[in-house]
Amino acid sequence: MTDTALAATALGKRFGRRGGWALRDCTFRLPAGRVCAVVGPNGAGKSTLLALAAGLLAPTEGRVTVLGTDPASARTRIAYVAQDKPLYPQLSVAETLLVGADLNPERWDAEAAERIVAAGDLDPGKKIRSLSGGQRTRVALALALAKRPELLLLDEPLADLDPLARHELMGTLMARAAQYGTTIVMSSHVVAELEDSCDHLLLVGAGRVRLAGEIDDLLAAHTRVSALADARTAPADASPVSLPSGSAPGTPSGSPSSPGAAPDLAPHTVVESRVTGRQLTALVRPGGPLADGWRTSAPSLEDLVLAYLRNPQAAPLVPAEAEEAAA
Ligand SMILES: Nc1ncnc2c1ncn2[C@@H]1O[C@H](COP(=O)(O)OP(=O)(O)OP(=O)(O)O)[C@@H](O)[C@H]1O
Repeated sequence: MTDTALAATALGKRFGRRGGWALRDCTFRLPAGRVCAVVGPNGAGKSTLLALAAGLLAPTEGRVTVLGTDPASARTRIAYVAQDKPLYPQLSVAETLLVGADLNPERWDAEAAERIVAAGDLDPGKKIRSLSGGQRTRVALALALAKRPELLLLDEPLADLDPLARHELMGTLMARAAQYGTTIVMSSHVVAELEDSCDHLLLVGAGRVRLAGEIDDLLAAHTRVSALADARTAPADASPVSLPSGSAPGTPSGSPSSPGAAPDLAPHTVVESRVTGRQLTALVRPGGPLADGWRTSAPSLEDLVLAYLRNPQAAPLVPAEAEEAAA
């Protein structure tokens, strides 16, 4: 038993010798028993990362280990639900579950599989090819959960489910994770839904890990600040601006503030800043006490993720740094 469910060291994947890097220089560690959200824009490398962890792709460089070993050796202990939910179209729902039971004789939880399928009112005799996208997702999740995996890798598992099914299946996932100590790694674009269910975050952008760590630590490492902007910094419309110190987002701010200007943000790291009317707001990683004059508030997970997505040049915050910054 290892306390690390998934670890990557300088992990990189390039498709074809002349292709670009889908993932590059990714180093992070995910403790066992956590529910981890993988977020990032389209094409960021999320599916590639999950497929590498599932052992369906081989790294071009670096290393990925799951449950203390290489992905191929851990295959029976992992379940992976790919974005396109590959199932045999000619089989019925019931036959699909029987195949799952045959392939996983030691661990199969038939009762759980049947319960998940029944909760969607699926006719067990219906062929997979005649199911809707959301119904297929339900069958794929039933197969994955009934395998009682130690690590569950889910690539946008909830994307095609209706709101009630999303809620119900997310509840089932969380209940199983709590009951069996399952580690879940789940990519999603619906950040608001992750706040209550996930405790760890990996934000990937352009093939690199930009944020990694416990969500509480990452939130604690950031602060929203606001103050009245002076005329020098306040354009008429709401738009991203340079801060009073003139720092670029993602870099520690530098020059001193002028008399009457909003307080200086040096030496903090500015992730994003905006001026709306005369109000200047920013999301920063404080590098020490904030000057008097800033009103501060805690960001939500959605605030944090959106700020990094809007500012691809913002400085990354990765494992060791995340813990230090929150201390
Ligand atoms: N089989 C492949 N062959 C060539 N390039 C690929 C292949 N799979 C992915 N890529 C490229 O790798 C990059 C990362 O793709 P990936 O599917 O991992 O992104 P993603 O973050 O999952 O995106 P999305 O949110 O759209 O699902 C993209 O530039 C994509 O074009």
